[in-house]
Amino acid sequence: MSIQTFGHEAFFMQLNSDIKSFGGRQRQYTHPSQTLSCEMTFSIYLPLQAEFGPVPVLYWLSGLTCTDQNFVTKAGAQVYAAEHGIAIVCPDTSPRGDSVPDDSDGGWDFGLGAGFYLNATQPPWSTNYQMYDYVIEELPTLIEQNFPIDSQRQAISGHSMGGHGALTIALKNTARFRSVSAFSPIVAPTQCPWGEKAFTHYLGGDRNDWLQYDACSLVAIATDQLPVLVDQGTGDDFLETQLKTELLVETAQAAKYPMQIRMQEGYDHSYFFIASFIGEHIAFHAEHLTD
Ligand SMILES: N[C@@H](CCC(=O)N[C@@H](CSC=O)C(=O)NCC(=O)O)C(=O)O
Repeated sequence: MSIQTFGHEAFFMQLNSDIKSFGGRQRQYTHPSQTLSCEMTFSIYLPLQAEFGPVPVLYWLSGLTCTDQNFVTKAGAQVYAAEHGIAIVCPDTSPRGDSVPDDSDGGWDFGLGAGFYLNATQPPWSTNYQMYDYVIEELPTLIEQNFPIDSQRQAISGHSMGGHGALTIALKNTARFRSVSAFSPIVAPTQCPWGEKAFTHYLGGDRNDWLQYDACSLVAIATDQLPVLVDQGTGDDFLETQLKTELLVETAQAAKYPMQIRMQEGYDHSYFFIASFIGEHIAFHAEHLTD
C-alpha cells in the first residue's frame, strides 16, 4: 500500500494486482474518492516506456454494467499501448458501495454501473454520482501524482455510455485532450430511453439542464475542434433505439465539425467489435499524442 499526500488530505492507494503484459504492467488500484464519497477502483496499463520517462495517457470510459475490468480483459488493447508507449487508465463506471443508492427497480441502465459521466444534482444521487468531476479532476490528479504520465499528452475514448462520456468530456475540455474516439457512443442521450431515464433521475426534469451532457448539443455549439474518430457497428441491436449515430453525422455536418464516423458492416455492440478496431483507435490517438 502506498501513502501519498494530496492537497491537505492524506489518502491511500491500494495496489490490488500487478501483471506483466507485453513488457509493461497491467495494474489495478483502489482508493478512497473524496469526489464520490466512496471507495473507487481503477486500472492502469503502464507500457515499458514508462520505466524510462513520462508517457502519454489514454483515458478509457466503459459502458453500462461495466467495471474497470471489462476493457482490461476483453479489448486486447495492451499490445497496441505497448507498441505506441501509451498508458491507459480505466475508471469504474459509477460510484460503488453499500451506501451508494441504486435503481430501486433493479435496472442495469441507471444507478450502479451507470453513472453516465455527469455530476448529479438531484437527491439522493448527488451525494455520490459525481462521475464528471471524478474523471476530469480527481482521477487525473491521482494518476499524475503517482505515475510517470505526461499531463500535456492526454486523449480519451470509450464505449456506448462511455462513448457518450468520452465525447462530452472532450468537447467540454478541448484544451485538456489532443484527440477523442468512441465505439458505439450514445450520441444524443437527451433523445433516447437510456439517457432520458438516467438524466431525469440524476439531473431532474428540466431538459435544458441536460444539454451540457449531450454530445450532439455540444457539437452544435463547439468553437474549438478536436480530432474525432467514431466507430459504429451496423449489426448493433442498440443502434436505432439508443445510439442514433445519424444524429451525430447530421450535427457535425451542419456545424462544419470534421469527424471520422465509420459505419462498420455487421459488427455488434460487444467487445468483439471493440477488439477488432482498438488497434486503429490507439494508432489514431498515438498520431496526435506524439510530438
Ligand atoms: N447487461 C445487459 C447488457 C448491457 C450491455 O450491453 N452493456 C455494454 C455497454 S451498453 C452501453 O453502455 C457492455 O459494455 N457490456 C459489458 C461487456 O463486457 O460486454 C445484458 O445483460 O443484456
